[in-house]
Amino acid sequence: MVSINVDVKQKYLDQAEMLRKLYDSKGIKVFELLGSPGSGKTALAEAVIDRIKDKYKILYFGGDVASTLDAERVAKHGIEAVEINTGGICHLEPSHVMEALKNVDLSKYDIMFIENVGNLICPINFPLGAHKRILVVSVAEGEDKFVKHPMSTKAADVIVISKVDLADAIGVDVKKMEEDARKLNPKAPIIKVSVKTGEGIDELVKALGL
Ligand SMILES: Nc1nc2c(ncn2[C@@H]2O[C@H](COP(=O)(O)OP(=O)(O)OP(=O)(O)O)[C@@H](O)[C@H]2O)c(=O)[nH]1
Repeated sequence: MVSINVDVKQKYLDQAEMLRKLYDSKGIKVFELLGSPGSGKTALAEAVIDRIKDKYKILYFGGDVASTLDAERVAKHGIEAVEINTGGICHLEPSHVMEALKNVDLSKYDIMFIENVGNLICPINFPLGAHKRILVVSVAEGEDKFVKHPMSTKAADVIVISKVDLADAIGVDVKKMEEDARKLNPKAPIIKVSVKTGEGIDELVKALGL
């Protein structure tokens, strides 16, 4: 009898650690954005980039199943943007980022945003070595989202409740969302944001240490 034990999870953790070492050796700070499809990840990246692009050299990696639309949107803000198409996989893996980095001189940049594929579940188990993981949950997804997704809520370093300008129209109690998130993750800053009104963007920039 032969038994082969392949610890796949450890492989991904090792790769994430390799990525972190690479980022640190190049002096770049990396922020990963994750959340459901349409939660407002790209809009948030665009708003933050606009606030800080005069101060930092920024690189954006967007993970998407098929299109290059997010990178096209971000590139319009005058920064370098790369789309990584996963061809159907519901998350970025460290190897995707490593592959994309083959064409990039990281030492040219101060900051990188990696927007994961829109998905609240899969990306959690595939860390990409980022210094901070930003979880984006919009009010439009419903009041109970944090409770339904405790794993992603706990894994976040910063939690954004997005699209708060729509809360009344949707009938969502943002305070309740905030309390739920706080119970699951007492340490992460929780920031209420609207890219339409600009609410919370400065606070988020500060929470990211930028
Ligand atoms: N009212 C309102 N709409 C927003 C806000 N943020 C994003 N949106 C809108 O929500 C939609 C989705 O936003 P995106 O930034 O594309 O969301 P995403 O999470 O990047 O989407 P995927 O990349 O497809 O997963 C767009 O039509 C945005 O204009 C917000 O703060 N308020």
